[in-house]
Parts: sequence; structure tokens; C-alpha cells
Amino acid sequence: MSSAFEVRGGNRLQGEIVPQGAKNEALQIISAVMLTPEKVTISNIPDIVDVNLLIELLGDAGVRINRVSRDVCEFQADNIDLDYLQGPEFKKKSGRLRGSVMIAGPLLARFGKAFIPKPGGDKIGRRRLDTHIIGFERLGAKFIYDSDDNFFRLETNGLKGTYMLLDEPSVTGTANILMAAVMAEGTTTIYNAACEPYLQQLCRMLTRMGAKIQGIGSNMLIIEGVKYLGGCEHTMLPDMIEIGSFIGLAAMTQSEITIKNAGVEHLGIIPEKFRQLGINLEIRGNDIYIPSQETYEIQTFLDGSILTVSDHPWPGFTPDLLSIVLVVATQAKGSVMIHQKMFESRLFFVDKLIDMGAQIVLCDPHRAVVIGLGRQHALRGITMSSPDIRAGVSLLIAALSAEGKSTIQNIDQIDRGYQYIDERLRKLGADIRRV
Ligand SMILES: CC(=O)N[C@H]1[C@@H](OP(=O)(O)OP(=O)(O)OC[C@H]2O[C@@H](n3ccc(=O)[nH]c3=O)[C@H](O)[C@@H]2O)O[C@H](CO)[C@@H](O)[C@@H]1O
Ligand SMILES: C=C(OP(=O)(O)O)C(=O)O
Repeated sequence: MSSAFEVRGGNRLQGEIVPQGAKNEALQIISAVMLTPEKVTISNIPDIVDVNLLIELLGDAGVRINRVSRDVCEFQADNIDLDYLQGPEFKKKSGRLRGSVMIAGPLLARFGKAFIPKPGGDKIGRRRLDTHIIGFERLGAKFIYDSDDNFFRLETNGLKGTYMLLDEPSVTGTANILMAAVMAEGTTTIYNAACEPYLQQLCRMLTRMGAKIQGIGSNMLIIEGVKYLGGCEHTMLPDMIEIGSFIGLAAMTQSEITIKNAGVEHLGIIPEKFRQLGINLEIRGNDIYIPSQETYEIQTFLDGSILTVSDHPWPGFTPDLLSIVLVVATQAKGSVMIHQKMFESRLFFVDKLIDMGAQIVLCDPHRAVVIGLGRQHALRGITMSSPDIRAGVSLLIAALSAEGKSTIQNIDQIDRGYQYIDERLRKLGADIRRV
């Protein structure tokens, strides 16, 4: 696979784009197929590296996989190879993505055993697994940590429902504990649960499989354990992070874009945050229309002070869109403070934007002040490397708006989560190619 994008910036884009199925939802939903020996059919699966890798991993572990089409797949986990799941190949492969940790909950529920290698995913700061492990322990699992090869082994003679107050509303942690609790004996209460649309979707899927869950969409899930879960069908929501990325792309490149079938009722505060940056967007049924805008002006707070955009667990603003907001602000009129509270290494990519001519002060690893150029001059194309998935797309957006040629290396990071991105952007008129 090639590993760089060459972009000639400055084109105004135009047209319609359909978001892919949600990556982070897919990783939960595909893990949940392990909960039943029956057939599960999943639709709107994004064709991206992380998701394909998880599907491959399940296949290696004995799950029967029938990819009916690019975005529909049937799974049947009626013959799992538990030995494979503690072997060297699994350790290596599953370490390449974050989502693989979520196989543990279903395995523990169904077989009383699970193995968690050090997970992969973005290197964006410390990413603890404490919430997952402590949650499993509270349900009655014992864990052994093998420090030589960074491997957690979990075992139980039977999970038992309990009350737990999570240390933090971890997204993958909540999903993992939930998938274990649905087949535990008795009632489990998970308080301070994460409640992103990804999790709401997982709860709905589990309910269709026969699970009993109350409090869906809230930070308190009450789960009545059942003995058996059956097959189901599930369709993934559109990827809200991709949608936010396209809104940012449209504004930054002064383009007129319609994002089709955007699942607007599931976007929470996302459209409002982009409006705070001065971006016009119209919700038209289930589509989002972004008109071409010469300039956009960042709002201030009501008292006139400089706007801060920060991340917060759902229903707050997702940390996965802060890098996009930051790049869009570089060409706005006005200033904004970006405060990335969750991750300590996600803002370092701003040095590349500074090289391109953006005015940004990185105050500390968590906070950056952007002084918008207000189109006084364009960014300049440069050669850069993509440090993580969202920074990668932010740099791509910057490159598409910049004057001249940019080369973005390490685009495997982008391919991890954005489906055929070059091809789709070319259809909108972007000058981008893989080299
Ligand atoms: C595969 C997947 O679904 N990945 C997402 C998931 O990762 P993931 O589930 O790994 O992230 P967590 O929700 O566990 O949180 C990530 C980090 O943020 C810290 N933290 C979390 C909650 C909190 O209130 N305060 C806090 O500081 C945690 O200590 C942790 O180190 O959720 C993250 C937070 O939305 C997203 O960036 C990732 O895209
Ligand atoms: C951080 C992200 O992904 P992961 O958790 O898979 O690293 C992301 O999707 O922005």
C-alpha cells in the first residue's frame, strides 16, 4: 500500500458526499457478535483498515464470516478457538488497533475467559485500561497481568451483577463492561457510563439479541443478566467524526458541500460547535448543506471574551473533532482557545500548521490559541507526516486549502478511519493522489 498523499491545494470543492458507517461504533458492534453462536448481520460497515483488521481477527479466532458486500457482513461465532486468542499471532495483530480490547467483554461473558494484549490505536497520550479491568473485577473476574509481554488474562467461574461507579466514562470501557454484564447473573448497574451514540447503538443491538438494558442514552445503565443471546441484524449510524471533518473541510476550502444522510438527530452538539466558528450550515431533512463562504467569523462568549472549544464526554463535544476545529480556526476571523482535556499528545501537530503559515500558540500540551488569518493569506503547502488519525485529516484539510503542493506521509493513519478518502474527495473536485 502506498503511504503518502500528494495534494495541490486551492480548489473549491462542490457536490454531495455520503458519510461512511461509524468507525468507533463498528468496533463495538463487531465485537458483540462474539456473544452469540447465532448469525448476526451487520450493515453500513465502513471499509477501513481498523474495522477490516478486527473482522480478520475474528475470522482467525474461528468466527464464520461472510462479507455479502463491501458494507454488509454476516458473522457466526459458533466455534471460537480460545487457544488462538491467547497465542502470539493474536497478540501481534490485535495490538494494531484499539477496538480489539472489546472482544474481552463478550468472551468473559460467554466462556469465562478473556485475554487482552496491550491495545493499539492512536498514540495521543496515556490511554489506560483500568476502567475495563476494574469493571470486570467488580463482576467477579480475576485478572493476571503478565508484565513481560503486556498481556492481561481474565478468568471467572461465572460473572455476577453488581453496582459500579466508573472512575471515568470510558467509551470502550463502558462497552466492554456492558457486553460482559448482559450475560452476568442478576442485575448490574453501571453509573458514570459513557453514552455516546456508539454506545446507544450497542445497547439497541444487544436488546435485539435478547439483553435487558434500561437507561439507554444516559450515564446509568441497569442491566438484567440473561442466560442466552441470539442473532440479530444491525445497521451502523453514519460516522459523526467524518461528518464533522467534512463540515470543516467545506469551510476551510470555501466549498459548497452537501453531506447526505448525516443522521442529524444523532450529532448532538457537533453542528453547534461549527456554527460557533462562524460556519453556516443548514440542516435539510437528514442532510447537511454547507454553502460556500468567503469568510467566517468565530463568535465570542456572551461577555465578549475569547471562545474556548474543549472536549467533554458525551453529550459534550467529542475530543475526536478538536483537531478539525483547530485547523478550521486558522482561516477564520477572530481567535479561539482549543482545550484538549482528555489526551496530552494530540495537539503537537500544530507545529506543522505553523510551518504552513498558521498563527497558533501552543500554550502547553493541552491548550492552543489560534489567531485566525481571516483569509489575509493562504497557508503554504509543505511536506508533513500524519501523527494520528484526526491530526492526519486536519493536515489534509489544511493542504487542500493551501497554496501549492503538499505531501502528507504516513497516511496509513488516515486510512485507519476514513474510507477511500482520496477517491471521494476527488469526486468533489480535490486535486489529491496517492503516491
Ligand atoms: C475505538 C474508540 O471508540 N475510540 C474512542 C474512545 O477511545 P477510548 O475508549 O480508548 O477512550 P476513553 O473513553 O477510555 O478515554 C480516553 C482517555 O481519556 C481519559 N478520559 C476519559 C474520560 C474522561 O471523562 N476524562 C478523561 O480524562 C481517559 O483517562 C483515557 O485515557 O473514546 C475516546 C474519547 O471519546 C475517543 O477519542 C476515541 O476515538
Ligand atoms: C482516537 C481515535 O481512535 P482509536 O481509539 O482507535 O485510536 C479516533 O477515532 O479519533
